[in-house]
Amino acid sequence: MTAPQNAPRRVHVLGGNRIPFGKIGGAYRGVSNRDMMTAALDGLIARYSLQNERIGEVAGGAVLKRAADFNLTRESVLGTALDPHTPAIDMQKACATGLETLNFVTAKIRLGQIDSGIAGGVDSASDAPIEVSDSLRRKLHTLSRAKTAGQRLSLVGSLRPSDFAPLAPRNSEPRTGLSMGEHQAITTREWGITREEQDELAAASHRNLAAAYEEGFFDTLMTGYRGCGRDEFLRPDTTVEKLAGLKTVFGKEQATMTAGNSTGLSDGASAVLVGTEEWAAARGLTPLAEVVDFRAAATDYVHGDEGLLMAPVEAMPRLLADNGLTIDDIDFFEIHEAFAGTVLSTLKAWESREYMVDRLGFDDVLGTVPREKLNVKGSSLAAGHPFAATGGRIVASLATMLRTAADDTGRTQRGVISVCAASGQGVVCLLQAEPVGQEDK
Ligand SMILES: CC(=O)SCCNC(=O)CCNC(=O)[C@H](O)C(C)(C)COP(=O)(O)OP(=O)(O)OC[C@H]1O[C@@H](n2cnc3c(N)ncnc32)[C@H](O)[C@@H]1OP(=O)(O)O
Repeated sequence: MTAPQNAPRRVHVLGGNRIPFGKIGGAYRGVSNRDMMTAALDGLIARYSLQNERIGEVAGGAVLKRAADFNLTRESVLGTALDPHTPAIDMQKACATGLETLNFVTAKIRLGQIDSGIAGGVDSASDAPIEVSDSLRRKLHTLSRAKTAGQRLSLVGSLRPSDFAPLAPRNSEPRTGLSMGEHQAITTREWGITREEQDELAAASHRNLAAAYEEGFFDTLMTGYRGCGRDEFLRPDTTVEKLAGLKTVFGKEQATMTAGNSTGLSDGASAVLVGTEEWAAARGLTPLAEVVDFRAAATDYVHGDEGLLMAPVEAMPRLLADNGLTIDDIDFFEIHEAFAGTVLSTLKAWESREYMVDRLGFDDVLGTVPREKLNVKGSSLAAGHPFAATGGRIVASLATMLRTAADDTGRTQRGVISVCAASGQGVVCLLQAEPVGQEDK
């Protein structure tokens, strides 16, 4: 069946590629965002023979970006074998950047503005920009506009040692002064999440990611880079017992969060290829999964007691209801593991009548996410979390899982992605795969 003219077009994930995620100060120490993004794109181009291809738009971005990288994505594209006429855009929505870039290119394809797109993101904790003091910046701006040698000399003479104190990067919320981890510690305590529950989730993440590597799951999703062939945070020998021995890092009262059940500061990049079925067919590509829909939400973590990282709690039921689905229709749940406590608080909130009905105003609870459907190939606790690159990692993995499961079972498979983000934001997404040959039945 062909879509009526001017009807929104269907958009499919056709493939993805990422470089293994690195630890801060690890394999990608000294490597720029641009080089990592170019590497992720290079791998995608090589795998899907996109050399000289004029892609409709490449949307990318980084949360931590140097001022000189104002056109980071376009600069990365120019470093690849794509047709240099390929346009690109930088976007930023904290940890949800990689999902919003997908939303952006999907919307353009759906409206008929373009036929193909690449969505992705990159971040480097190792190369995070370090700012200078306000006083030094003002003096340097004035210096750059000085017209005479006298003016220049007088400005240089006004410089004081205190002007040179650098401002160290810190991921604290401007409105509360608390870091993501400190915010999550409050939410974790409020939802009564135990240390054991968090450590069990973290151990499962490492177990699942290690098994995914073992079975070759990443063979079509990853290209090694700078001598790194596997996510540096992955520790296949992680056990609940080992995690129980780690000291707590966030929160003072009843602290339960550790380096083992929190994501580590990471470096990495990812890219996802999307397009219409016709564009894919013309290049001999088989769609992995359809990009069905997105929703975004935000919490009032400033004035109220809503958790900073709890926005997906509200976004997910809206996404499902608007698409005529319930939690029972979902085969795979990908919930970004900002912290183990984030996932566990989210799962508890979806089961809580008090939260879903009394507070958020839904008719009913969302329900229980079966653990065997949750983050089955591991997630950010084991893989690492280079902020803007995480969305692309999840989308490509989920689309691959959906394709395999649809073909294995002969049934439609659906998966949802939930990504929380700084400043109380959250984005969720629905992907769906039909068994090959049954898309239009
Ligand atoms: C929307 C969002 O996504 S919000 C999330 C945004 N992300 C963040 O805020 C990042 C949060 N994370 C951090 O700030 C840091 O990673 C921290 C504070 C949690 C930990 O930092 P560090 O202490 O430098 O971590 P480090 O890697 O050294 O680990 C500490 C110890 O735990 C151990 N450890 C960590 N993971 C494991 C594991 N899986 N198994 C066993 N031991 C482990 C390390 O070996 C290390 O042990 P050592 O001290 O004996 O060497």
